[in-house]
Amino acid sequence: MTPTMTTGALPGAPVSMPFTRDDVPERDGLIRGLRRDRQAARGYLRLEGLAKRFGTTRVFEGIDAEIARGEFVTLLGPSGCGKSTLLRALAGLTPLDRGRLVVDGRDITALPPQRRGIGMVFQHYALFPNLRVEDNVAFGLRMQRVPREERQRRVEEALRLVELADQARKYPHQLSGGQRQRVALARALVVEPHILLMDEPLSALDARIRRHLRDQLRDIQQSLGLTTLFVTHDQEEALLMSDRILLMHEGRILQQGDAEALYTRPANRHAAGFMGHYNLLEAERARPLVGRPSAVPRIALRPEALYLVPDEDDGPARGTLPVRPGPGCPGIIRRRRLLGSVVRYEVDCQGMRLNVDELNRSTRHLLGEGAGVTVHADLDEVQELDA
Ligand SMILES: Nc1ncnc2c1ncn2[C@@H]1O[C@H](COP(=O)(O)OP(=O)(O)OP(=O)(O)O)[C@@H](O)[C@H]1O
Repeated sequence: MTPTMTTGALPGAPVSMPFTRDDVPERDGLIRGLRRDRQAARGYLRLEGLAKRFGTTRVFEGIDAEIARGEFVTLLGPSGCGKSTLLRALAGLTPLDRGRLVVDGRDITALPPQRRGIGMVFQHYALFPNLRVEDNVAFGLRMQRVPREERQRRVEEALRLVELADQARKYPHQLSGGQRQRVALARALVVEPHILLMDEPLSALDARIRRHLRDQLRDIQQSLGLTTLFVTHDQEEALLMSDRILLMHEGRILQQGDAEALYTRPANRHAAGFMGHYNLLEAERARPLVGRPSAVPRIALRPEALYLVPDEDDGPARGTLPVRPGPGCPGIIRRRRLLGSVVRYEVDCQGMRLNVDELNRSTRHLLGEGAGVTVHADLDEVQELDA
């Protein structure tokens, strides 16, 4: 048997790219072969000094990262920061200007896409409309002339994995968006890639399906122990799914770390501006809130690290102040937004416009627009940011 990979290449034009056993390390069967030692070395996939320009436009530069075998890593960043181009370069669909790509100690920079052992899933499924689900999934195996019986067995296994075994005879137009994306995933997995790349695979789906598929994707990835690089501009998706996040900004990696590090310890104001709804404040102006001068020009405070004490508080207790509260800054509520379980208040506070999040525990607790409050910061949560 010769393993292959299928990449959807460009949306609407799926291609299959056979690779040979000589090109990639050994494997043995879809699930067993993909289940990897979670403790394996960090540098299973190494990105070394990657750079890319289109004409005079720098897309990315100085990209260095190491990804462990079995790790789920997300490239997160705003539109246009270079995520998709970087992913396509890893797949071999876009040439790099500089840098080296290493998989399991082996330089793959010069290998054509079909010899990299990389599978790819795109935002727009890129299925063949005239082929049944099972034939879409079988396409890559057919290209590498996998015998019929084995092909059938592997297609069934891949479809079972994405819970579409009962839809095998349907055509793509008879499926929902979420089901189509699961076909695309089965098609990428059936050829047993060493690395799975996914470019915004959930963003074309509606919110409910997106949440469901998000969990399912993560379960499958974990059950296979499949090294995965996932692209999104949705921070919630990144925080929920990833072992580690690479935060990109204007073609560079701004910060890398797990969800907690990215969310609670942003490296600079760009990172704070992209993660959560941080209050980014000039340190001097924020003195009434934090009660001390700062050595750096800016501070960042998460909305949930601010506490409100209403001027007229005759309701039930609103919860306790943090262990180390700031001195308290008088303010007025200008806006109140219900975000489901959370209430976000916008508070005018001595020239600052602060976002303050409270848990929506009881409607009796809700404060009205125009109410006077004192805002206390949790001093243990103040992030000082360099310029
Ligand atoms: N083929 C191309 N030719 C010229 N410029 C390109 C090409 N592809 C991408 N770019 C430019 O490279 C930059 C990065 O694009 P890329 O699609 O990688 O960003 P992204 O972070 O994935 O954004 P999005 O989330 O909107 O897809 C953009 O400025 C884009 O206009």
